Amino acid sequence: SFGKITAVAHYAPEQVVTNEDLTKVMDTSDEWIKSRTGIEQRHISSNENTSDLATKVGQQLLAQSKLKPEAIDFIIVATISPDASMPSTASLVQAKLGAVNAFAFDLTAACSGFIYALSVADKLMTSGVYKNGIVIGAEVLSKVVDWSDRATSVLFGDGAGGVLLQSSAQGPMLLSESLKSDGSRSQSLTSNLTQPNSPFSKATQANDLFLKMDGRAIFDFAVRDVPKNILETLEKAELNPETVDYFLLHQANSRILDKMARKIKANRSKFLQNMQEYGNTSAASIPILLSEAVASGTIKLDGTQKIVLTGFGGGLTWGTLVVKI
Ligand SMILES: O=C(O)C1CCN(c2ccc(-c3cc(CO)ccc3Cl)cn2)CC1
Repeated sequence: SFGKITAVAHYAPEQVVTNEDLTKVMDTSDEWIKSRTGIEQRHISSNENTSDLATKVGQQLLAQSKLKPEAIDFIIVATISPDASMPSTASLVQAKLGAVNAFAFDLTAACSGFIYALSVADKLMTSGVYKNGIVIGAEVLSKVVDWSDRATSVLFGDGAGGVLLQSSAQGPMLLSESLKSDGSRSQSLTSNLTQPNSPFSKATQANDLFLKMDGRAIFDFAVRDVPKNILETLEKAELNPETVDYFLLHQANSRILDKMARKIKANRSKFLQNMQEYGNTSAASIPILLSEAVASGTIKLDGTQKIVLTGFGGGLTWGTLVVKI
């Protein structure tokens, strides 16, 4: 049996912060942010934590599928901004949903987190052991952003999106995949750095819980390594950019999408985009984009379309899934 995406959902905190709003708390401008990133606003939590956003997604998935919470076998939450490192955000979601028979765990792969999690979940489903699973990307990045750093704080937002996987005879869902990481360049995007600080350790550096980014390094990595990853994964599925219906890439920067489309010689209109509304929501960006595409009827969940899901970011991590959806 195979895993099939039977429902998608997304949720973002009600509070919207526009570029204009940011100019009131830091030295930036709507023009700079919009021209350099494509971002016009972002959702910022006032009192909801990551597990609250993820739970709202889980509730919608259960309502759409009419599944009882007891029928859920596993919950994976991809996040770099968990409520805590323990308990996992996934286990908090499990409790809030009443999914008493599920096993739950978080997965950390920054902006590729949802891609890695969907690939892992697909293997749990094709094992034949599990019948119903929930995969969510959820972030409250406003907790880890350094709001005194205008270079990074204007880029990120809060939100969650996810999918319900159910076992099905129709399949496979993943026509091909290629997941990558390179820890040797991991220092270009970090957050939540903690160091040995016991009475018996020679404390070298202090903890630094803020998100830190070498924008130039990440931008160059994305433009150089990601198109190659997309093309090699399409090759594995014996597909080419013309036979792909839509490309859903991590929503970090609209100029990156322009460059990607040119590099793989695909029509830019196939590259769905919503960072203007959400900013960069790391692991949540792809599932939010997918959920909005289904809500608008662009993507139909009837098995007739082929889409490419590609994440890239901290870790460094990147990866592509070619999905029959
Ligand atoms: O134009 C400028 O001066 C600046 C140049 C730097 N910029 C960047 C750089 C990197 C990212 C980014 C971040 C992540 C993390 O999720 C993943 C993937 C990417 Cl490509 C986003 N923006 C903003 C505009």
